[in-house]
Amino acid sequence: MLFDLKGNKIILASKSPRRHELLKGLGFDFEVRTKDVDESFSDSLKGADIPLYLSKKKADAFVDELKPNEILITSDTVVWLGNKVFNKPESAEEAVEMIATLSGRMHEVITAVCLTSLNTEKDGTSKQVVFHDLTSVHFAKIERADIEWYVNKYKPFDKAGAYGIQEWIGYAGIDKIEGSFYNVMGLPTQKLYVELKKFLNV
Ligand SMILES: Cc1cn([C@H]2C[C@H](O)[C@@H](COP(=O)(O)OP(=O)(O)OP(=O)(O)O)O2)c(=O)[nH]c1=O
Repeated sequence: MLFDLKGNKIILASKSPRRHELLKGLGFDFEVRTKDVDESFSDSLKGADIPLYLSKKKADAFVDELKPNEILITSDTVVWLGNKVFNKPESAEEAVEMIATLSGRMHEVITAVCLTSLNTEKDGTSKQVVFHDLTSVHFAKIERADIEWYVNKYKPFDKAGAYGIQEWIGYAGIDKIEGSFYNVMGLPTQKLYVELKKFLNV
């Protein structure tokens, strides 16, 4: 049963249509806020520390406009393989190369979520929780012609690792996953449900 938000309002600060869809799927009403946030990070960050850092950085960009009783959700997804992060590709060539590298291998998809609200008792401070979820994704060997066809048709330039598990490549090229499917798409919905409940103390 969907729990009561106790008069709080959820603000999803995300431009990602997948995140909008996933939070809708979880059953909550929410408002979307967007702005461009610099997504750069230090080379010294590895694995989960990257999306954890970036989800907080995204929260920092919105916290000044947050009102009491609003819960801000920000999130970041990275693809992690062999001690290397795969960001969004900048060209079709880069997208093809990324998928070719993922082909026939297992990689990890890590999504971090940051929940922020204003602390009503202590002025000027905010309450914040960050958590992450990790899914192992096993790609089958995918033929180059198939990769090129996918990139050309789906233009996955807005997706970490140059692919969408929810698109053709996920249907045809993913052998198995360990962990949450929705986490790969952009939000660890089950963990988010539990963390939101804890955050609101309900
Ligand atoms: C791996 C993978 C990623 N993605 C998407 C989820 C994210 O939208 C995107 C990773 O980029 P992010 O920087 O996490 O998010 P974003 O820039 O799209 O949105 P925001 O405004 O919240 O910062 O890749 C899929 O849709 N399917 C997948 O299988």
